[in-house]
Amino acid sequence: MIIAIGTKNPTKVQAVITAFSPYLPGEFVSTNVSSEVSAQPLSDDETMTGAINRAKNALKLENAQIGIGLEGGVTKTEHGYFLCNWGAIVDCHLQPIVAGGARILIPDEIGIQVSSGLELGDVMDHYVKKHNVRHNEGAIGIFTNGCVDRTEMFTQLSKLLVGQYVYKHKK
Ligand SMILES: O=P(O)(O)OP(=O)(O)OP(=O)(O)OC[C@H]1O[C@@H](n2cnc3c(O)ncnc32)[C@H](O)[C@@H]1O
Ligand SMILES: [Mg+2]
Repeated sequence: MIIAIGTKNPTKVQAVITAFSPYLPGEFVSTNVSSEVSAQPLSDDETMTGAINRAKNALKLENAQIGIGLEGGVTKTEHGYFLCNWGAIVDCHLQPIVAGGARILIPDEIGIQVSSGLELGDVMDHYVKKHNVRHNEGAIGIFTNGCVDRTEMFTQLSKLLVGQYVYKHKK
């Protein structure tokens, strides 16, 4: 069984393999696909749509049995800007199964820059003077002081996906 993951970002790929392999043994293939939303989604809806599109496009492109998409975004609330993360799993039978990941408040100065058109990954690199935060601990890792990094967050999100998938297939 081919399980296609719609990204080459190592934090996402590692998370999916860790969460899925105990439940769905198969060949994991990571593939660059379009999310068909902006590079920096700015709402829950846009981020969720990006995750679903990545899952569908990965399934198609790799001729896989299962497609998985994970997408990060920023969403503005009455209480400030939050990181948001969404994931989706598709196969040829079911409607997409979707799950949300952790969300934490980020500083206004970061949220404002992202809202004005910059990508969070670039803003974070500048903010902490590091290179490629997005492929490493992520903004979530920085702002939780390393307690929860991006791979761990995506691993929990991927467990929410695989758990729902297995449950639905039992019926
Ligand atoms: O290669 P892909 O899969 O696209 O991985 P990505 O790191 O670009 O991740 P997303 O497209 O899902 O995220 C959308 C944008 O938000 C950024 N982003 C989201 N969460 C982040 C985090 O925790 N740390 C740093 N950047 C983050 C990311 O760098 C993108 O600019
Ligand atoms: Mg991206």
